[in-house]
Amino acid sequence: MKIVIGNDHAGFELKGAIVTCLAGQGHEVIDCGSFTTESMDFPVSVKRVITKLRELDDALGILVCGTGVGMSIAANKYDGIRAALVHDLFTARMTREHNDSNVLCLGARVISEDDALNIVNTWLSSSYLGGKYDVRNKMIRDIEVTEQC
Ligand SMILES: O=P(O)(O)OC[C@H]1O[C@@H](O)[C@H](O)[C@@H]1O
Repeated sequence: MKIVIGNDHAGFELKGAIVTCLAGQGHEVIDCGSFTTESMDFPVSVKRVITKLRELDDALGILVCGTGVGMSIAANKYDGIRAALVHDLFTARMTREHNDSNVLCLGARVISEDDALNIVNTWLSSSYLGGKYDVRNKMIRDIEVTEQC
């Protein structure tokens, strides 16, 4: 699967571990993040990841900063992006099955590398269930369309 990943300075190390893990599993990982621990503004990485996601078919995104909060807020401003901030395995599965999330946000200063890798693997191996969740997701989509500013 194609995975577009991005990070800021706080997410640099964890991003590297995720890239290594996913590449080792045979995924095509496109790294649009920053490549140093030098302080940078995470919305820049978010924009690069979303731009690349829009060029690709069937790709998923992963964003890593200190808490994952800022990146999830920024990513959800983009049309068609359903970004989920996840720090546990249950939510990792639910947000794919129920919300059809297409971007995973992680906080490198919140969870361990092991936990993050387990979350990434759970998220990637879970699938959207559709059905009644389509109704709810369409309601969210309607907000995006009608509240556009
Ligand atoms: O290292 P500094 O710039 O203090 O904090 C940046 C981090 O704090 C939060 O806003 C974000 O998670 C970002 O990654």
